Amino acid sequence: QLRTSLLDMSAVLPSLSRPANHSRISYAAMFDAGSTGTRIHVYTFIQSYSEQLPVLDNEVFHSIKPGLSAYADYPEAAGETVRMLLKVAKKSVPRLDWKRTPLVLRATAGLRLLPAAKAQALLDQVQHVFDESPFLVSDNSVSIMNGTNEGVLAWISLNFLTGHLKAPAMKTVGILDLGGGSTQITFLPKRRVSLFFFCFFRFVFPLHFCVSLIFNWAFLPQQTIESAPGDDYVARFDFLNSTSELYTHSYLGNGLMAGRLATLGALGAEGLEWQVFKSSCLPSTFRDDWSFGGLTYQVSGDPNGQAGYKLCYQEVLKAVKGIIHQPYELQDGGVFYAFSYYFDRAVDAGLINNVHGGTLQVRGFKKRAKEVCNKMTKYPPVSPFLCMDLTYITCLLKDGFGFKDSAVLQLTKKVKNVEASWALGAMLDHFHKLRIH
Ligand SMILES: Nc1ccn([C@@H]2O[C@H](COP(=O)(O)OP(=O)(O)O)[C@@H](O)[C@H]2O)c(=O)n1
Repeated sequence: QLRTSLLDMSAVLPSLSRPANHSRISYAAMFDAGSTGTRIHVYTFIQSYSEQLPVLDNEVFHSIKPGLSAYADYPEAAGETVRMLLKVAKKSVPRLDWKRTPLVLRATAGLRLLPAAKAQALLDQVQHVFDESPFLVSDNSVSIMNGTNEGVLAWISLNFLTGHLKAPAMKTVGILDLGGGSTQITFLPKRRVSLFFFCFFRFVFPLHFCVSLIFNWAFLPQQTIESAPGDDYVARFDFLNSTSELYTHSYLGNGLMAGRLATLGALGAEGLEWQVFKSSCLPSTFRDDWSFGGLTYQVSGDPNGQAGYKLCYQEVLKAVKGIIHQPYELQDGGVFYAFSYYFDRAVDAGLINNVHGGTLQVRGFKKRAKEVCNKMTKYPPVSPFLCMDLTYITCLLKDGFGFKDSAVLQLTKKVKNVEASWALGAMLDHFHKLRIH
């Protein structure tokens, strides 16, 4: 069983208070109210008496589709989803521990995209279900999380789970999260100290190598942060009595499902009863209803038979170009963990194993997108949207973030049996106040 020590987080987290009754085991339940589904993560922590910080022992995970926003006009039904997931918490946590086990729900893009009053009605309903439950519910238990926190907390989760937060000067991994409504990129810009270290050993390295490193040392880190388009591309959080600075941004409307809508020209469109949204990214004979965020759209391929990768790329580019900022530095050779829809679609396309994931170059997505799109008429893909989705992912990575074809992504669903998601980071933040700002 997993024993990921929260001691690893001692470098990051100020301190972890002991459970009130000094019991050895404690539990916490985090609900992820996403645009395409609602999920529960029930964490079991073990308090070691010799150490101040506990150990993450286990995660129980369960998910339900669709997301809360699908019930925008029926908040009681949204409450029912949460009530069903609470059964998982009741099964996973011993009855005696219920009243000291915190429940937290954080909503992401689905609720951010709804009119405020509708989103609030859904949150009120969740709060009501929480209040009725036998668990510990505090004042800030139910809320919409902002995009910056979503990116930073996923970065904290993944770096914690991969053991990259042990020492302040350690290498870290970047994260790419592709949700239904939004997408996040987060990484720690290069540190001057490591480059300086190389130049310190100048006698080992050729002069031009050192000169280029000094140049990087002088300019790169500031460039990434300073050339960021706004304050909402940089976030800081406190650890080890110092503040870490991350490049992070959440693009609302650029998740995979919102990207489909933008590609189809259906984002914010009216007349959904009579309009048919066409795309050369769909098989030309395809026509169906498709729902996202509580609305249903009629979608079809191009009846004139116009289909294929090139045409499709031009369509998806409209959803990306001029919207996605290319960070100055993408951790040359640095590792990026890509999860959620990056993982799901790579599995659907037969690019990776559905349990273990694996590494994939950006050109791997491109190659498969071309194959799927160009063979669409003869061999209908497993999902009619596979061509559009793979092309969107390729476009987002290349023309969006500016990754090279040769960039390698670590496609991940779970790390050490724990979901690759912002949820663990959000639980740690709930307990330890990482002061993300
Ligand atoms: N713990 C989780 C959470 C989301 N996901 C995947 O993330 C994708 C959609 O994320 P989402 O519904 O939270 O979308 P946003 O609200 O973040 O835009 C789907 O492919 C989910 O299956 C996952 O694999 N594991």
